[in-house]
Amino acid sequence: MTNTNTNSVGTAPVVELREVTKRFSGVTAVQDLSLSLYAGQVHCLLGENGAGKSTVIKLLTGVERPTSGQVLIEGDEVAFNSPRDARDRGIATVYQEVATLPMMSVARNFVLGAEPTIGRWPFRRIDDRAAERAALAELEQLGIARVRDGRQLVGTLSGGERQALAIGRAVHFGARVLVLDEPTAALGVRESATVLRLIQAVRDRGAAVLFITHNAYHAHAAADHSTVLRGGRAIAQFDRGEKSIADVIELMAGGAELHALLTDSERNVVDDGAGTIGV
Ligand SMILES: Nc1ncnc2c1ncn2[C@@H]1O[C@H](COP(=O)(O)OP(=O)(O)OP(=O)(O)O)[C@@H](O)[C@H]1O
Repeated sequence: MTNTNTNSVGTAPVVELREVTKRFSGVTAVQDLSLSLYAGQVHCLLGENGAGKSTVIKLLTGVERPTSGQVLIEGDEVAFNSPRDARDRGIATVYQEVATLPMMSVARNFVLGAEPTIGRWPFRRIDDRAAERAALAELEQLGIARVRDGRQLVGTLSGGERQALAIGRAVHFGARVLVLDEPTAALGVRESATVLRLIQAVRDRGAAVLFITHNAYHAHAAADHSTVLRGGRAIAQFDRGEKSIADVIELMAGGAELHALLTDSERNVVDDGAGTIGV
């Protein structure tokens, strides 16, 4: 297994889980898991349903505390008491069901909870133009050029654009660690490619990204490092290029069965790794 305490250039992780176990009344959801997230890198957490992925998110975001083991931020052990504690330390989570409000504009969604204001009390009001400028600038920087009007309702955006908005908002408000819960799960091929490119753009701006997925193709396209979880344990940890898509499918529970169902030509594509989505 790859050493998780330093990366190839020797920098310390921004966030680290060290031999973490989490039990829920008789069920061990996560066992002896060590995982490190580095600035400017995408760490992909792969696993089938029930592998323990959501529990890892909860441990990193202060929803749950480990039964044993440590959570460290920049080398300091932390004990989050709430998601707010984690957010205050720069850990932001974008959940699969993206937390955007469809009947509200792109700009208002972007600044939700931190609205810029204009004027003095009692005439203070939300500065919609400032919100619009911030939202469009961030989306443009992240390569989402299709959204040009901050007044557009979020309900009219595609799934990928909504993910982009939520990710852009997190980065804009200072997230150093971005936890993305299955951001491509409900998207088609083109939309997934948009989100995968976005993940790389966020990484290139220096964020540490934890990309949770059960899609080996998406992991292959975006990950610098990967951890495969099965039954709450890390059964493999590896760097980009060390494993093929076929290896990863094999590692995940059910992989062998799924592989056996493919036609010969489909299997060849997977085995060659040629099925990667181009990003
Ligand atoms: N609060 C809880 N109480 C009891 N068992 C739990 C609790 N939370 C999770 N578990 C169990 O821990 C295991 C891991 O669950 P977890 O939700 O972390 O998996 P997952 O990889 O996120 O799965 P999915 O992709 O289906 O959401 C499962 O067996 C689950 O039933």
